[in-house]
Amino acid sequence: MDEQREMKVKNRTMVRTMIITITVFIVLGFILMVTIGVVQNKPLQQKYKYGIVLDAGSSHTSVYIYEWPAEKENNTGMVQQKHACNVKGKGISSYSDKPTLAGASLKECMDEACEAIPVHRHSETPIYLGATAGMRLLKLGNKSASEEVLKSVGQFLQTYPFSYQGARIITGQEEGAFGWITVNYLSNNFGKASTTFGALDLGGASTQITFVTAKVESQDNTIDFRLYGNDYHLYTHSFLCYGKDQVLKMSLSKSINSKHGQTDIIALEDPCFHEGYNVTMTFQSVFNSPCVGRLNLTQNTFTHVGLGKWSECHTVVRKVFQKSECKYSTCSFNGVFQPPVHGNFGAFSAFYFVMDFLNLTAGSLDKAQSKLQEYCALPWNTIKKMYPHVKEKYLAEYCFSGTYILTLLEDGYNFTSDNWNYIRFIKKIGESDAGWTLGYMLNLTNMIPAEAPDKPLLPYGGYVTFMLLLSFLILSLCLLAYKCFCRPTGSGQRDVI
Ligand SMILES: Nc1nc2c(ncn2[C@@H]2O[C@H](COP(=O)(O)OP(=O)(O)OP(=O)(O)O)[C@@H](O)[C@H]2O)c(=O)[nH]1
Ligand SMILES: [Ca+2]
Repeated sequence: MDEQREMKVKNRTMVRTMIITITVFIVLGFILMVTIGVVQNKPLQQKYKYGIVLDAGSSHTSVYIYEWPAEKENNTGMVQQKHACNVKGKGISSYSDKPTLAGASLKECMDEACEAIPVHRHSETPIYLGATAGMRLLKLGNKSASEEVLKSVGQFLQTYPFSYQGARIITGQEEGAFGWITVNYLSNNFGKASTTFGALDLGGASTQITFVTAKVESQDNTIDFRLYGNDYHLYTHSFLCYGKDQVLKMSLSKSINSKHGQTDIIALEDPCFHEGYNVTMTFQSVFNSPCVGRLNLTQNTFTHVGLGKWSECHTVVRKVFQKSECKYSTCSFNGVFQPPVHGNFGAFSAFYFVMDFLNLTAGSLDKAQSKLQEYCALPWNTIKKMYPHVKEKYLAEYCFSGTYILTLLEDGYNFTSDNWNYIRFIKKIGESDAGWTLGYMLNLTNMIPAEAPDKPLLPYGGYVTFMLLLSFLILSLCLLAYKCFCRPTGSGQRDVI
């Protein structure tokens, strides 16, 4: 009898201990769940912020609008392009004779920006204008005209309700470095151990090459960044006059100069234009740039006649690169230091427009050359019939531009058949255009912190899994507790504790 009673007391004590333990676990589990829930779900209102950057290029101006969730502005990859608008007409540097009209040329795109950004955000939205090689050249040729043009666009932008942050000519180094930041920011390469992409930008009046390197022998080509906790040591160079429009002028002027004095220049035969191409041009349109020397001729015009001979074109284009002098261990061209290229590169702007049109974005360097050779040999009439909707100016120049791009990459930057496939021709990454503007804005708004910002306690996937497991555990414990509380006795009655 005593033994039975002792057993019963022992049993009860055991059940009590179990219940207390289970209760403690339930309470602890509940506290943990609430704590993680609170930490993870800090205020999550999706408020967006905006920024505007005007890319005043040599050939045209584009207005880019960026947006990002307000509370995540320091996280990498958060800023996206919301809208882009191409200003009609030429670049702002073409307003050198009538600078006061430069500002008003931006009206249509600026009105679009007002529509695209919610009115209550207008006053806090920063707006920047950066001018590139066209304005650098105008400044070299006519400083006061370049100042007048900048004044005109600056005054015009200030008539809008945004937060005006200035209109200026950015340096070639900035253009290269911010293009590199854009490409790597959008590719989510920052803040990780992963390697970065180099950036290749080909404009109308300049071209930039930027990549991470260990050793830079010339201070002009060095930029250091500390971004999201990593140090980046960059090589960058911008070649003024080596955008595709200025190189065409240089190449034409070289041919004209080599003919000048021998005969009157009536027709200029050009291997880089299609056979049957025949257009009257003014000398002024070739010699109107600081990239080309002066020429004294009595005639005003000449006929530009296409021959469609790729090998000869290649020879002519190669002449714009001076490869003989180099005072460093290695050079690209014109005596400019460049370490050997390595790693992947993103090539954008005209690199993309041209290579995409010519269908040369994939495949080997040899294949690209042979395909281009075939394309250049097609008569102009055939080309026009094949592409009736393509702007005639672009269409006429693809043979020249393609040849220039292959030559620039191979002879200029020293890419070879072996690393050709490391170049990716890109227009956009996600929804955002590749170019310097995004990097420029991220830098000026301090949205690329030197150190990695704090992350949530758990990544989202881990958080959800953890919460599910915890809920499952608590539920199981509850069931167990219920079973213990309501354990049926041998007589079919429930055991009362
Ligand atoms: N084929 C083709 N060419 C284009 C297109 N858009 C621009 N271009 C040409 O490609 C070249 C480079 O264009 P952009 O990258 O806009 O050059 P940019 O910014 O005006 O010039 P920079 O000030 O030197 O950077 C110019 O010669 C343009 O005329 C396009 O959609 N198709
Ligand atoms: Ca550009």
